[in-house]
Amino acid sequence: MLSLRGLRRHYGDVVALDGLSFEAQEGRLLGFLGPNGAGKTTAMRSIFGLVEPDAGEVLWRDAPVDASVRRRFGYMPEQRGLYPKMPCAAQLSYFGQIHGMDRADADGAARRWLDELGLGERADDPVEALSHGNQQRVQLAAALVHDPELLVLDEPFSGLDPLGVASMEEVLREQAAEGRTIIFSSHQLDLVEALCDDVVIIHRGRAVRSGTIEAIRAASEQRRVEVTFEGAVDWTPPSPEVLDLVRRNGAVGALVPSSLDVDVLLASAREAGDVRGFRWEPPSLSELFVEAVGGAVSRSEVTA
Ligand SMILES: Nc1ncnc2c1ncn2[C@@H]1O[C@H](COP(=O)(O)OP(=O)(O)OP(=O)(O)O)[C@@H](O)[C@H]1O
Repeated sequence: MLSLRGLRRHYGDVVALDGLSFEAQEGRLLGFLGPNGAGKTTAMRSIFGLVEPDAGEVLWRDAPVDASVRRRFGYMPEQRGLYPKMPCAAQLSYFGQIHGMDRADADGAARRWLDELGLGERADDPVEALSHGNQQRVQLAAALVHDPELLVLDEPFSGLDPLGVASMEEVLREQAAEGRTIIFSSHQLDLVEALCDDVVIIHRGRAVRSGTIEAIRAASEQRRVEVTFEGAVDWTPPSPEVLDLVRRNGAVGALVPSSLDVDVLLASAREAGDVRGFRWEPPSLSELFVEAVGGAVSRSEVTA
């Protein structure tokens, strides 16, 4: 288990981390979410000693993380750190060796990962000759080549085409199934919802939600209600707060407080028209994200 405890870090007047704490478990995929500037990269760099926190600590299996422990970690940074002119295989072997592998093992692992990621034929090409998406695969291989116990990836899906996304998802699932601890940041919330076991949402340098996606959804103070009527009906949920109200083709959807009485809601819809469908469920991860970071959800009606 990786634990971040009370991490603080400022840059001049900017507070990047403001007492950030969370844990990542072995064999599980953790989605690390937050708006731009929330502190995700700063937190990830802290795990690797690339940022020195002002306060707080990072523990791996309950012990402080030092250089020798970090050699068992893999990192895919946001600013991709490959050498453009170096051939892919030689580069991966080099990364393996600086993490303590001997030359033969590192060469073998480099070739294996290139094959695995569909780049076997590009092994001797310089990285700069590859497309953006393929360079990203090499960067992933660089994080994996030494068989790390913990894998931290800063926006690994950004810029990938759908095939690249599928291949990245497959690798991350396999790595988690093999017992590794995986943390990755992303702004693609639907993808995170489909892939991750756990999420942490950070805002202004502190965790504002953390846990399994199901638990965070269930704990939300909002619910999404969707009512389908026979024909268009001018119904609005009877609630002091109605967010994100959308009327489309006889369906009315909105976010309302979780405290609303569902029977009262349904009775109100039945009074308004002929109800053909009724759904009441916790918000999606995207909606939770907006709830958690206090973004502006449209309060206006949209009618189509
Ligand atoms: N080296 C630095 N010097 C000054 N300010 C910095 C530095 N690194 C980060 N910051 C500031 O710290 C805050 C957190 O930045 P960070 O890059 O960690 O956020 P992030 O969540 O990764 O954002 P994004 O989603 O945009 O990548 C921001 O306000 C950023 O401007």
